[in-house]
Amino acid sequence: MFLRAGRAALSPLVRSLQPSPVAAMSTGTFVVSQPLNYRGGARVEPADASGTEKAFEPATGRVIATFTSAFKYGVKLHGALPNLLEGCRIIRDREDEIAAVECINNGKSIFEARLDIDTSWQCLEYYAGLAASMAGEHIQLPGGSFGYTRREPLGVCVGIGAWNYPFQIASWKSAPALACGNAMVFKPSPFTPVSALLLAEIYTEAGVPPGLFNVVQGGAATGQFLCQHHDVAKVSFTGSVPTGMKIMEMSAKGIKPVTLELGGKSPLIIFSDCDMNNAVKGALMANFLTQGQVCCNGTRVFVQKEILDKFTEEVVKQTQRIKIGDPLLEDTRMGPLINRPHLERVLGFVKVAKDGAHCGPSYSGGFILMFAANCRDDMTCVKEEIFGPVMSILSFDTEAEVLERANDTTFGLAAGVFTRDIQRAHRVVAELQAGTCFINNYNVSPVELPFGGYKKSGFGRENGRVTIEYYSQLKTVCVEMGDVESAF
Ligand SMILES: NC(=O)c1ccc[n+]([C@@H]2O[C@H](COP(=O)([O-])OP(=O)(O)OC[C@H]3O[C@@H](n4cnc5c(N)ncnc54)[C@H](O)[C@@H]3O)[C@@H](O)[C@H]2O)c1
Ligand SMILES: CCCCC=O
Repeated sequence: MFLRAGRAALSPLVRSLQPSPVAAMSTGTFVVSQPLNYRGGARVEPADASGTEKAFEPATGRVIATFTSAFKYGVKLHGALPNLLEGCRIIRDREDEIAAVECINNGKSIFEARLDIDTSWQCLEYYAGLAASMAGEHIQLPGGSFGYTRREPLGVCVGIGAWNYPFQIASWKSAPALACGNAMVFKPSPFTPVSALLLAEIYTEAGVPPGLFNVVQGGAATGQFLCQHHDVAKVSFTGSVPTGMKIMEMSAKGIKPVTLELGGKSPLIIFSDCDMNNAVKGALMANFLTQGQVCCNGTRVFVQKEILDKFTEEVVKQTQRIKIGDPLLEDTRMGPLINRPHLERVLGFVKVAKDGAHCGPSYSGGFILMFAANCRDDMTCVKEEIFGPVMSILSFDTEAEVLERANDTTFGLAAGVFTRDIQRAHRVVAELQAGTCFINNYNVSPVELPFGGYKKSGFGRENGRVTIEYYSQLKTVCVEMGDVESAF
């Protein structure tokens, strides 16, 4: 059912799931002993602590930090715009160190972690540039009167992050928030509490006034507290659809604007006239970054029937070459999933789809798996977000048919198309119900381009010029140059 050609055709992939004999764990010593909450420009052990939690290293299951959940935060609004460019410089200088922390706490390969740190400093650099060009409009009115608009900060913005891109999410939220003159309280996922503290310290070192960027640790209870707090003006959330619904409900009670960056089940459409080599590379990029734990992944890979066998064969071949193992080793390209419960959840999806024969854990107590399949639209693994390295391959005949099937989902985060026919490429993306569409590539994220979802994948955007609108409010000023014409 998963692979049209049957089990035999998958055997190269299955072989790729065996443990690599050269992979040796090199992560046995990293421990964080400093406090993981950050207020007023310093790490603090909060007096309002509600209990302790542990953070783990996914590759070994070792505890790397014990931290306290907190509720209070120490925000100070400040008139001056922070020096994001200096922050950008420090992140670049400390890239290797930050990437190593990200790799150890999240499990993504060191190679990929460095790319995340790049997209993080690029974000600070971009909004540092935009901050100076933020402007309103001048509108001429009859009789010499006029109006103008000003962009003003919202106040205290809360950022709540997921665990798959810990440093990048903290940067993508805080850089535009601070550039617009806001303060931010950031709550990382309790699975990955460590790297946001590095960002906080970097902001302080860069001269960002104490209290402008704070980190509060905790899980759902802390998140709820922040969303409901009367001092909070806006919530920017990255996470799952069910949590996003709760965030929206809580924020609605305080009429607080929200940005929701939620999950997806994105389609990637491969037409028979594609450049096969690029399409296969694109499919791997769309599915296996960060062990497949990526919101915008193109997990429903629709392949036109004429090239289905060739495409599947190539995907299997290239998947087989992916080096899995210790994420700190330079040549590793896939590390462990975030934790065992998540691995079991992912395996559960595979099991429901078939008996699990074509997949399996491969490394360090079973934290890794990969899977390629040929599927049907009605399978659970094709309908629901798995958030793991599971690529579902489906075949199609016509453009109209694939568009209907691609859009037949409540999600709308991303989509992709591979074709050499430029007219078709633009025609297809115009029809795709997704906030971010890729033509002849996948999962590239230049900071200049807005990123965000349609439908249940959320609303609001991160990155790009438009994000300024989500972290500021517009004041209209109406100026009378004549006398008041009273109605009374
Ligand atoms: N669209 C995007 O940009 C994007 C990026 C990364 C991840 N995601 C999505 O995130 C999900 C995986 O991340 P996750 O498992 O951390 O998601 P999650 O929804 O479980 O948790 C996200 C964050 O919300 C907090 N939280 C949980 N319950 C809460 C509540 N009731 N009130 C306030 N905060 C609460 C968590 O502690 C965490 O910090 C996937 O669905 C993925 O697609 C989306
Ligand atoms: C392109 C990076 C977005 C992260 C989603 O999980």
